[in-house]
Amino acid sequence: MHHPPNPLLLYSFPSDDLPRALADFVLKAQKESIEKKGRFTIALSGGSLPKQLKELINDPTVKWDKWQVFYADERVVPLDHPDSNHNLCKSKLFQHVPIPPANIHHIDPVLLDDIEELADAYEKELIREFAQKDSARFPVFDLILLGLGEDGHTCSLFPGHELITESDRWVAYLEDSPKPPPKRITLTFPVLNHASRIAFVAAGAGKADVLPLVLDNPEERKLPASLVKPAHPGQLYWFVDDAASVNVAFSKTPFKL
Ligand SMILES: O=C(O)[C@H](O)[C@@H](O)[C@H](O)[C@H](O)COP(=O)(O)O
Repeated sequence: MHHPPNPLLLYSFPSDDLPRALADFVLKAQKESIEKKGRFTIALSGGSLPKQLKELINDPTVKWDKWQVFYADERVVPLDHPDSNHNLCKSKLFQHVPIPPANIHHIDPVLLDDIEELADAYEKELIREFAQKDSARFPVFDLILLGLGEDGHTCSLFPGHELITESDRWVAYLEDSPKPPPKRITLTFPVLNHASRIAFVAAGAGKADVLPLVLDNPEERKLPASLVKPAHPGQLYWFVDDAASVNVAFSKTPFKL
């Protein structure tokens, strides 16, 4: 059956307004997921993303006990290391809210010296959460929040890297990340593209050159961020600030949830 391509939903805000809009979007996804399935599965990226989630702190409509949180990618470092995405999400968000610790799925710190086993263990953790509940070959996240690298990478999926073509694994590892630190694990494209919703979050002038390249003529350029295309009925959203979208030529969608 032919499905029409998803419309591009790109929302651009003054940078101070981005966190509130993002929070409203996450809350809408949360509500729909809990109504449907009684839980909310979300994958978070690192970098500048966690601080954009600050409006969720003190928001009484967040049902933290229904959240199951995974990391879209993670640096293979101790959990309290400054490079750890878990550590970052904890300091920017989780330590300020009443989320049960068991609902936050982080890498197993005992396996730091064996990256292959660590990636396997994280995949098994995902399987435990999803396999019984969804019959699909790949997990179906309710929401994945992604960052955008200036070179067009997303998660730890980098331009020209062999992991771009990974079609079997849910969680893959790399030891040669061009962005430090070199050792990382990452969700793979099949997992990303099975999600119900994906939102890229990109802020700042540093994203202004790459954003039109990712949005425009994506097949030809093969930037990893362009390869994020959730299968129908999944939907892709862009939450960007006005500095990041300054070079985006086409008209931006008015924000309406
Ligand atoms: O662990 C990581 O490094 C990230 O998950 C990575 O994919 C990030 O999202 C982008 O590099 C954008 O990073 P910034 O938002 O900090 O620019």
